[in-house]
Amino acid sequence: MKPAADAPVVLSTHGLVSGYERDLPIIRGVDMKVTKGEFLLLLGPNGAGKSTLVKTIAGLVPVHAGTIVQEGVDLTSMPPHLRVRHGLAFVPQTENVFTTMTIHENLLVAAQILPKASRAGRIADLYAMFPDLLRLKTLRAGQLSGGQRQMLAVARALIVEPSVLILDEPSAGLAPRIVREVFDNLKAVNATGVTTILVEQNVKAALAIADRAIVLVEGQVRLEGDAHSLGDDAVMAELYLGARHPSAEARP
Ligand SMILES: Nc1ncnc2c1ncn2[C@@H]1O[C@H](COP(=O)(O)OP(=O)(O)OP(=O)(O)O)[C@@H](O)[C@H]1O
Repeated sequence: MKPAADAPVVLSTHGLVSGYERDLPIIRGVDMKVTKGEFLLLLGPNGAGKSTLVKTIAGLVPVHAGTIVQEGVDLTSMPPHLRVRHGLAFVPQTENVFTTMTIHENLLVAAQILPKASRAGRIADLYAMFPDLLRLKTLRAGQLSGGQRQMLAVARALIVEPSVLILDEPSAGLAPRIVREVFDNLKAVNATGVTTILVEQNVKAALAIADRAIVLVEGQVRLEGDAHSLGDDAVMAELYLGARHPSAEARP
């Protein structure tokens, strides 16, 4: 959903410094703002700190300095499960579903965070949004294809009706056709008004569905701009040349 020019900021970081060890910051002073309904892409070379940044926002990596604010509430020292209740959903890159449980059981477990009376209704809403999950509801998650498994991970994250959905490379290891399916699903979720932050390596395909992109290099914002014009930027060419730069992907 392309946000209006005057859309309010829903999530922001201010001078964010974070890392796994106190004397080794990985994220080194990141200021970012995401507006309501926006589809923001987080790009950057391997090891730039994309996963660390989103894990920090989700509360999974210690903050050394700076703040994280969502809709006027300071999340910086809030435990991860309270961030989820506040409306911040995070889909990690791996271990995002219970493989030995069925689709339905996975959704039931995720729904435990809701009041008992609203669980069945919310799961029904999600089945309406993802009819394939309803069709396959008795299959174990470990039996699903990569794309179906990502769909389940997204559905689990959506159980709390988050205002912000963050995904760490949901396309990892998927064939291009399946990546398009996953991206179509994410675009549809974003179209319902869920602000979306996507970490991606599939630069060209991801720029096509996003509103704006931030390029992270060595834990700092190197570049940001409109997703549709960023693909032509010289810095992008320098960062991705010969690897996954959009123009390189387009070559036969
Ligand atoms: N659990 C961890 N403990 C210590 N250091 C880590 C941990 N996870 C990542 N790092 C380090 O943090 C830095 C940034 O890694 P991160 O995974 O955030 O980058 P990325 O941009 O997501 O990379 P990629 O695109 O390759 O997934 C790297 O130097 C990495 O070695």
